Parts: sequence; structure tokens; C-alpha cells
Amino acid sequence: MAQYTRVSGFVGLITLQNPPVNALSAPVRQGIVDTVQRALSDPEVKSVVICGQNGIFCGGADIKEFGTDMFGPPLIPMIHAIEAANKPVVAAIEGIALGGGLELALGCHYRIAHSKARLGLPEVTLGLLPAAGGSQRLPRLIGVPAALNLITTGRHVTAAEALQLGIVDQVTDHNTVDAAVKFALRVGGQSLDARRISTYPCPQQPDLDALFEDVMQKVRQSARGAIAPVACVQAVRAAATLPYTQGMEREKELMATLFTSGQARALQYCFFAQRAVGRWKMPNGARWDTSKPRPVHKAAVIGLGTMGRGITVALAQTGLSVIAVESQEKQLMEAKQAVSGMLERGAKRRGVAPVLDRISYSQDIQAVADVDLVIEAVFEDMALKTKVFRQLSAVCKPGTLLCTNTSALDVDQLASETPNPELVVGMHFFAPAHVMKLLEVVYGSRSSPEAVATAMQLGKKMGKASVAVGNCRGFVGNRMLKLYLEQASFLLEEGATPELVDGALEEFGFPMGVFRMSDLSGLDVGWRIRKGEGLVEPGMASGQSARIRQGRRYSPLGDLLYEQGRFGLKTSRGWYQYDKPGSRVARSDPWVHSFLEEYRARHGLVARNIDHQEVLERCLYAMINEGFHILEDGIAAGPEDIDVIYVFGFGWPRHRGGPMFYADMVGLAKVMEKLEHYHQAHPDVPYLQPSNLLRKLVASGSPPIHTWGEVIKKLHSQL
Ligand SMILES: CC/C=C\C/C=C/C(=O)SCCNC(=O)CCNC(=O)[C@H](O)C(C)(C)COP(=O)(O)OP(=O)(O)OC[C@H]1O[C@@H](n2cnc3c(N)ncnc32)[C@H](O)[C@@H]1OP(=O)(O)O
Repeated sequence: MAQYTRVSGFVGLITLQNPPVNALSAPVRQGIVDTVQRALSDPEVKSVVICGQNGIFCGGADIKEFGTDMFGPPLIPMIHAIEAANKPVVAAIEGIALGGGLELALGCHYRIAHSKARLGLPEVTLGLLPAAGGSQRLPRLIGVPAALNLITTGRHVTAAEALQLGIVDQVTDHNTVDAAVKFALRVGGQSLDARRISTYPCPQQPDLDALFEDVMQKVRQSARGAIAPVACVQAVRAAATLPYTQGMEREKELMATLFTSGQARALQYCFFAQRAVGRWKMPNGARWDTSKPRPVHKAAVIGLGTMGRGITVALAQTGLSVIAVESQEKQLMEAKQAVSGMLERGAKRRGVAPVLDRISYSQDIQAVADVDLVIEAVFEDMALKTKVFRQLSAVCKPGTLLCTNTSALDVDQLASETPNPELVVGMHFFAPAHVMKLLEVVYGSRSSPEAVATAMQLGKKMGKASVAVGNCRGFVGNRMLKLYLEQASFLLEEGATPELVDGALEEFGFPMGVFRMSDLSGLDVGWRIRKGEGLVEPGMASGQSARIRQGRRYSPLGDLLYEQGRFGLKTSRGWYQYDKPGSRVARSDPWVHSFLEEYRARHGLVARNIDHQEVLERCLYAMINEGFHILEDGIAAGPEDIDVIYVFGFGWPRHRGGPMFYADMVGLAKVMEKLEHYHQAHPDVPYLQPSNLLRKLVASGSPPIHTWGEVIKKLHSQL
């Protein structure tokens, strides 16, 4: 809807009304068309102001309408009518002007923004381009390089930057609508010839071809297979080289391809999934809207290794007072220096002062006596964590939340070491903890809804996509990852190389293949995890029974590399070789190839040709199948939770929506059939057998992903 009033005698004020973000739904578009017409036909009205209710201009097209039969007036003619008006139209931008919202503002003759407003064309993040004239007007207004930057990244700019770029004409700290009305009164009756952006020539740019070639190359590289950023460059190129009308034709043509693409569906699914995970629920019925978080003002971090340092930074940057505890003096000093460095660099990037004084350091666990929440981040060892939890229970004031950053260990076991197990939850951060956007909040069987709500709220404050998950080995992310890693190793045994496997996964869109990722995180880390699981048996790695552990197929390849001192990047040798320790440029290592050949010969394995398709199916479908087990077990509340975890924590390409969405896109029947095929070929890998839930979904006609919950519910009620 749009409300119309006449203010100050001569100004028609149009207010967009569609909470929460005044998205341009069909009724809003109809409202704009009607009210603009009314203002233009009223002889008393000399100028028009468009604003949004509740301090928000407009969040863009209504994303919920995409993929439905769209009705109501289309955006392009609506914006053209505003631009063509013979009375000045001023956009009063408060809060946000995003996507179609900014395109609407670009159709106005003037734009006035509040100093706290943010503007942008984020369509690319939804697999689209600014196709209501934005790709043609913005370059004409601010020049090609700046428009390319905004449109291909989708980044939001502040009002100050928008003013500097020339997107807005004025910025105010006061009431924006009042300022816009005053402005509108002043410009009423003035010529609008120079105010219609579509009539502007695109600012001249030396060597346009070279500029577009360079940008296209960079965009293709960073897009990792996403098509929208490439289409955005093509659309801006049309603005720079074609008259406006032809540019609009090109914009429409490019949008037509994007609009119905699987990538747009995937990206829009991710948008809503990211928001849906905030509405968490636990199997016992506890949920986000009935559970009250506790206030957290002061927090503590125990253990200042890599994870503890990152968590300390993340907490301090959120505005909390933090006590950072490390029992070893040397470690404490090193950590203090490292944390200060991270805070200073972060502050410099954001143009703010570093918050060093929010952190105090101590070697003594007694220092945490009065904190509201503790995050334990000591070494991944149950005995050590148990000891810390016992100490914390004795030291902390009653009601302190005790959180563990374990990546796989049993949260219930840790909770049982404390007199108040309801106050224990997992807060599983991902390295580097102050950068990575994912947080798994792990509830144990006795965690209180209040404890979960507090951890979820803290995660949100830290800017993390926080997902509540149940307690099992590896929770969601690492439980699925284990099978992905295992399949990759099996493929090496069967004839693949690290380069082939990584090539297939990177072509799929992962920023890094599995072996490059292992080198980065350290082969010693994986070895220690397997040792903790009782899988590493000294002296067994090269023996006859080396390829069977705990009754199942096992690949000791990673253990053998570890035994050679090849820990990855840190030793400049791993699955690849590196010029020097820490260098990130992975080069093929002939040693690894001969090692694999000798290994196969020793174990009587005959190398066969393996193609990219098989790599993807084996690695991804094994992981997806585990995802179905996780849903069946109630560890994740829905497929969105798994997908958000993979997109935000594991580099799953967002334009492919996450593993469960991908399974839906591929077709559940096909995924099941392939799993059956691989299980038949590898009967010693039980997890290749399709899960019960996958079978049930296929038997129910492969319903769309948003309805899987019903099948899961039915499955649970049968148990
Ligand atoms: C035919 C097309 C032709 C022309 C091209 C035009 C295309 C477009 O305009 S595409 C849309 C471009 N706009 C965006 O991408 C903005 C998306 N929204 C956001 O980035 C954020 O929501 C926000 C910055 C606007 C607000 O953030 P925040 O305050 O953190 O709130 P939430 O993100 O939780 O959002 C609240 C609530 O609003 C829903 N929502 C937000 N934007 C839209 C939208 N454009 N359409 C429909 N719904 C929107 C969001 O989903 C939340 O609701 P739920 O929790 O129920 O999911």
C-alpha cells in the first residue's frame, strides 16, 4: 500500500506502507502508481515526496513474490512514469534504499538521505541484476567503475559514501521527510530537463574495452561459477555502450535468463534460510519465541590458542567485557599480543578505535568468578575439558552459563560434570572465530531453553549465522564433513590424485578443494581427531589390515603423510608442496604421486580412471546422505539449518544453496539411485546406503524441500 497526503500546501507526500521493510509488493506498486497519478493531476500540488513508513524507505522488490505468478503493475513503467513527471519528485531515504527501492529513488529527480541510511543494489546476492533500470541509470549517474563495483558486489554504502559518489543530493541528520518536503517546495516549478538520469550520457571512460575485460576476468574468478555477477557486468557494459532504450532491452534480456535460473532459486532460498534458522526449536518443544535470553555483559574465554583468541576478539568487538584466561604465562603473553594485533587491524579496517581495554588477561581461573558466560576453548581433549568444567563450576557465580567450543565432543558428558547441566551448551565457532560467520549452538539433553536462547542471541550480536543443533559426534558440520573427507581419500586409493579431486570440487564452486583445505587446516589436526576416535593405530598404517578399522573401510593415507612429518602449509609439505612454510600457493608434488602409486601397489589396488562426476557424486552425496540421517535423528530441525551451516562454515557455494537444497535440485531419486550404485560397488562403506528418510522422501514422490518437515514428522511419529 501507499498512503497519500498533501503537506505544506503544495507537496504531495507518498508513504510506502508494507512492514517490515516496505518491499515493493503488488499492492505497494499499485499504491505508488495511483498516488503518483493523483499528485500529478492535482493542480495545487507543485512537487512530490516519496518516503517509507517507520523510518525505512524501501527494501526492494518483494522477494517472496519471485517464483509466483506476479501480478500488479510492473516496476519499470512505474519508475519511468515518475521520471517523466512534470513536477519534481524527491525521494526521502531513511533506513534503507535497496534493490528496487534504490531503483525507485533513481527514477526520482532528487534524493535526500538520512545520515544513518544505507543504499545499495544487492540483487546480485539473490542471483539477479538491478533490472528496474538500475543497471542503466546508476552508471549514468556515478560512472562505470563505481557502478560496476556496487552492482557486481551488491554492497551497501553509507549515506556519506552515497553523497560522495553522487547517488544522493543531500544528507541530513534531522527529520528526512521534513528536509525533503522543504527541498521539494524550493525546487517546485524548476526545470527537470537535467534531472532525468535516463537522459544522461554515460560518463566517458578511457579504454572501456580494457576496463570491462579486466573487471570481467576478476568477476569470473571470484564468482566461482555464479552467473549473476557476470550478467551484471554485461548489463553495465550495455549502459556504457548503448543508448538508454537499447540498454534497457539488454537489461531485460539478461534478467530473463537469471530470473528463472536454479542459481537465483538457490540464492533466494539461502536468504530466507539464513533468517529461518533464527526461529530455532528443540525436539522437547522449546523454541525461540517462548525462550527468554539472559543478559550477558561480561564473558570469559578459557584457553587462548587459535580459537580462544578469535573468540576473545569476537566478544570484545560485540561490546562485552572479556576476561581471557590462559594458564601458561608464555602462551598468555603471546595471546595478548596476537589479540591486540587482531583488534587493531579490525578497527583500522572499520575506521573505528580498537577496543583493547575491554579485555583483561589472567593466568588464574578464579578471575572469572563474576562473569555471566564462559566459553571454554582449551585443547580438544575430554579429560582436560572435564577438569576445566569442574573448576568453572566451583568458581563461577550461580547462574553463569558454561559453554564449550568443542568441535565434536559430547556436550552431555561435560554437562554431567557440573551441578547445573541446564546451564551448559556448546558454542562451536569456526576458525578464525572472529571472521567466520558460522556458530553452531549445541544443546545437550539437559540444556535449558534459556541457555540456548542466550547463546543464540550472543551469536547474533556477534554477527554470526547461528544455528541451534543437537548433540552428537561432530554435531552437524563436522559429522557430515568426516564422510566427505573419507570419500576423497578413498578416491585417491582408487586412482585419483589430489589435483583431480580438488579440481572437481573447485569447479563445483568450493573456494578450496578438500586436500588444499586439509593442508591449510593442518594434517596433524585431522590425525589428532582420528586418534581421539581410536582410528589411528601406531604401526598399523602400513600393515595388511591398515585399510579396515572398526569393521569398516578406512584409508590411512592421511596418517601416513602425517608420519612423514607432512602437516600441510605449516611444514610446506602435505598433499601438495609449498615454497615456504605458510605460503598458500599449492604446487603438485611428484613425491605424493609416487607415494600414492607405491601405496596402491602395496595394497594390490589397481588405479582406474575417475572423472569429475564421480568425485562430486561420491564426496557430496555421501555428505548429503548423512544430512538426511541428521534430520532423521532430529539433530538439525530442518534442511535449512544444514544448508546454512554448510554455506557459512564450509565454503559450500551459496549459488548452489547448500547440500540439502542441492539434493532437491538434482532430484532425490537420482541421489538415492547413485548412492545405491556406489554402495553396491563399495559394500564396506555402510554410509553409502541411502538413509531411511531419503528413501521415504523418494517414496512420497520427492516433495519439495520446504515440505520435508511433514515427512520427517511422520517418520518420527512412527518411531
Ligand atoms: C522483478 C524484479 C525487477 C527488478 C529488480 C529488483 C529486484 C530487487 O529489488 S530484489 C530485492 C533487493 N533487496 C534486497 O536484497 C534486500 C533484502 N533484505 C535485506 O537485506 C534485509 O532484510 C534488510 C537489510 C532489508 C533488513 O535487515 P534486518 O533488519 O536484519 O531484518 P531481516 O533481514 O531479518 O528482515 C526482516 C524481515 O523482512 C523480510 N524481508 C527483507 N527484505 C525483503 C524483501 N525485499 N522482500 C521480502 N521480504 C523481505 C525478511 O525475510 C524478514 O522476514 P522473515 O524473518 O519472515 O524472513
